[in-house]
Amino acid sequence: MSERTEETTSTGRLLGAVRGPQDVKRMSADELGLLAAEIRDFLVAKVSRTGGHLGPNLGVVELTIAMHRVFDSPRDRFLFDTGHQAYVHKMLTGRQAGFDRLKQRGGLSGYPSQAESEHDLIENSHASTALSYADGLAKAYALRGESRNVVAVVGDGALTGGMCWEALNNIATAGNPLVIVVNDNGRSYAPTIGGLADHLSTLRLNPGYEKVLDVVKEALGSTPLVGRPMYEVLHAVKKGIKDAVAPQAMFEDLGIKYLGPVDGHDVAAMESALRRAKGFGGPVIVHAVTRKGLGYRPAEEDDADCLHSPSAFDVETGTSLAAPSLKWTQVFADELVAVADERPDIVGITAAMAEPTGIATLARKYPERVYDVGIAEQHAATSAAGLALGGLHPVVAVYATFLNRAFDQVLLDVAMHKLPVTFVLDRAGITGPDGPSHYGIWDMSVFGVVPGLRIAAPRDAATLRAELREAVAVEDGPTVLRFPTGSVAADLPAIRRVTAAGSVSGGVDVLAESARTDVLLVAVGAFGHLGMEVATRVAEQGYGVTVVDPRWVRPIPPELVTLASAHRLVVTVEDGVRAGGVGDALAKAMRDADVRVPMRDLGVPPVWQPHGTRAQILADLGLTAQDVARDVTGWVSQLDDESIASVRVAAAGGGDRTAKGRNGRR
Ligand SMILES: Cc1ncc(C[n+]2csc(CCOP(=O)(O)OP(=O)(O)O)c2C)c(N)n1
Ligand SMILES: CC(=O)[C@@H](O)[C@H](O)COP(=O)(O)O
Ligand SMILES: [Mg+2]
Repeated sequence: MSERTEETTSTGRLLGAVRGPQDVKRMSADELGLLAAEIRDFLVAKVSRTGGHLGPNLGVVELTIAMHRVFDSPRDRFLFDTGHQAYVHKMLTGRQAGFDRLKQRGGLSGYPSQAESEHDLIENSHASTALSYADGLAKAYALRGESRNVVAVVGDGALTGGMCWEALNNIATAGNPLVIVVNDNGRSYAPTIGGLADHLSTLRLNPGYEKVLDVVKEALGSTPLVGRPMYEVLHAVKKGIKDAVAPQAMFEDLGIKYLGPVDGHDVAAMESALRRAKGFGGPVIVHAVTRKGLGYRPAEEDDADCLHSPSAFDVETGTSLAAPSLKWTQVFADELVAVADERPDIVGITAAMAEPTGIATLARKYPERVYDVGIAEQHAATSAAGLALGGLHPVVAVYATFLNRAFDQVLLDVAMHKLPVTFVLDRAGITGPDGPSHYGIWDMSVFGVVPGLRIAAPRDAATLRAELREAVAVEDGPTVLRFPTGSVAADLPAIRRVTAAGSVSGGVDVLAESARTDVLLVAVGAFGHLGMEVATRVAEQGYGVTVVDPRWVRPIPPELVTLASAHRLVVTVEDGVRAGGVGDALAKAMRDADVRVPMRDLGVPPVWQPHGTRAQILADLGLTAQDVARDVTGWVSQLDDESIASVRVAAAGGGDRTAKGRNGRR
């Protein structure tokens, strides 16, 4: 690739002239090679400033160019699985200017976005969905008699997700025209695991396959067809040889035509394969062999994940420009190893994200006690149940948003069997740049209803360590530990712990209190510091705030209800959806205990939030100390007004009034 200067200040001549796919169709073979180089320069220059999915997109440059030359988007529909590899597609469909604000609020999404372009369809960043979308879309076009091509791009990592195989089973049965481009770079973040990966690598790495195939084709071609039986026998020989040198029978036995392996960086070869697939008249897999990070040496040489999704980095070296800081993830990883040192029954499970979740730290010390199941969170949960039935205590570490798809497994395979499995949910709450399908805001509501399951939300490193140890000590059911993205909050020591007799939650931490007991502020997890600042601001208005951290937030600790009964107003603030969240659950617990204290719950409303920074989105939602303090002051002063009013009404012999007002703010 062209040596890069510190930054590519202007877009290349050919790329700069691309306003849409038509401009790409008109280019000559030589121009296409130059276009690919300009696209790579553009990707490195832009993503080095904003951060983003560099490695995956460097690996699909030629593949995407070929797609836009063979097919006619948006009439033909492109479906990108996970969607993190759609930057080149965006560059060729009129959105180059948006890359200066990639993944920033108001700027280009890091994933396909229907609001951005008619060329985009799937917005969900969760893997292994594209083939199911494709199955449905192809059926719709068939039923409506619409002659439109459906092209799904799915990575080898995404193919380790079970939904892909459910979809392939249906795609084969339906038999509709459908092109599946398997983008096989041999990696998720790390090298892709599993039997499928072995299959694909056999295909990918077997140079003899093509030569042997040519010999067989030659033989078949020169032998006059002597009727169907002979052809079938010869065809079986061809398949047999294929199976011998390249066991791709898996796809064709499913009833899906297989083309490949094709050099995914050879535009002409990809075009040829895509044209054959386009004309096949049924479901076809085009197996493209690519290299993640191709063309940018720091990505090519990054053993960890080929610069899968770096933050802003130095173009010359590829090193991150972010200031080093202690992350929540690292605190978890280090404590997990410490626990594993003491407990030989502790094992770790990752769903193809060992480094991002910290499980890799455990794997480096105890490789035999860590399992990478691929992008298969449902399997992870039930395999963990199996491990627990076998006498172990699995720690399943996933991003909070990705556990959503394993709700049934957690509910019935783990919790109903009362199995000791600990789920550690990183990136819980509002994450930011990856947008709404990455927000880990559902866990406290969704998993909060699971009988016997307990959820902890640590507020800092010390409580993360403590609550992880408490979680793995639970032997009669699943536990969940959830913490946000980014740098861990400064330690926030409790001034005392309130523990009810026989409490299973281990008690509630009081972080601040006052002589006045106007407000009980329940600050969930990492919102502990926000709670402290709110208390200071509200105290300036003359009101006393008791700030507590429940630690274990589901089921609701009974201590919270007792504390509520001693205050004039209860306010909860959580980095999760309000519906069914901690606030909702506490309100219910107070009702059940007949504690009639006015209550307000603050959290994320049932609206799809856009992408942006975590701080920006939280500010948009009014989840800042300033906003919360303003609301709390308003609500508690309203109580003063109402009590004054009720005294006057009583003096005048009138009836009582109920406090109106919003339950929460949005
Ligand atoms: C359900 C789910 N789990 C985990 C992730 C995190 N994730 C994002 S991209 C990725 C790797 C995808 O690998 P592959 O499909 O091969 O695409 P590539 O990055 O290699 O192009 C993972 C695990 C996700 N997006 N969805
Ligand atoms: C697409 C995907 O799911 C991940 O690659 C994600 O973008 C990474 O998020 P973090 O930057 O929080 O690790
Ligand atoms: Mg891959």
